[in-house]
Amino acid sequence: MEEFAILLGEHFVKTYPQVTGSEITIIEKPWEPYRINGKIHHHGFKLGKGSHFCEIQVSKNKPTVVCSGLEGLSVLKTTQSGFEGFVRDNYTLLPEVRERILATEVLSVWCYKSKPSCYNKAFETVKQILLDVFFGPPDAGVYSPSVQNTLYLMGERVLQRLPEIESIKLSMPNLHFIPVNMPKVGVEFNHDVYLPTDEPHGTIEASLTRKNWSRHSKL
Ligand SMILES: O=c1[nH]c(=O)c2[nH]c(=O)[nH]c2[nH]1
Repeated sequence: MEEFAILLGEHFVKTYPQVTGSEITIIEKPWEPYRINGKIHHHGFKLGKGSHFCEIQVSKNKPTVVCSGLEGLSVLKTTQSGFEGFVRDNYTLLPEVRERILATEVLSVWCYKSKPSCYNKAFETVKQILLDVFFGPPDAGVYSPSVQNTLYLMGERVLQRLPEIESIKLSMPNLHFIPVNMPKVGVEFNHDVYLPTDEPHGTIEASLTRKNWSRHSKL
């Protein structure tokens, strides 16, 4: 997909003297073959979640910039999440918690400083890293003291593992599951009933770039 976007971008810049640069965005629709009892359906597909996209900038006199991304990846952990250690002042009402549900929809964009051996493989690796860091090991998981902390660690691990990536941005809304606690009508919260809400929520974001970065060097 990235290779095609670069080709398309170069086409406009090379073909038309009046064009100095072009920007191409492609978003993949993750259609997956449908399975019935483990058998792949002959012609049936369903739309999956977590789309791969790319944003390419081709210019007559500047190096090509290639960024890839992932959007719409919904994830949730039922435990091993809290929110603590944040700044408190006279206006802070929120109590710290060490036990809650953590749910979000990951949006991430990363930019390359050199060409990976395969853009699709790099995408799959980044996706896997983001999920692995978010969830932790299957049995024990990993404790998250905040979305901020987890999101930073997710981005950091991508930069550690993929030297061809120069920078990564992550945006993760904090989609609350509010404990239902109504003692006056005899319903006491016992880590059992939650109210899922989409609003209001904070959107937690981070942008991580390698030291001595070179504004997406030549590809
Ligand atoms: O992980 C969190 N980060 C926040 O910034 C925040 N704000 C909030 O109300 N709950 C949380 N949780």
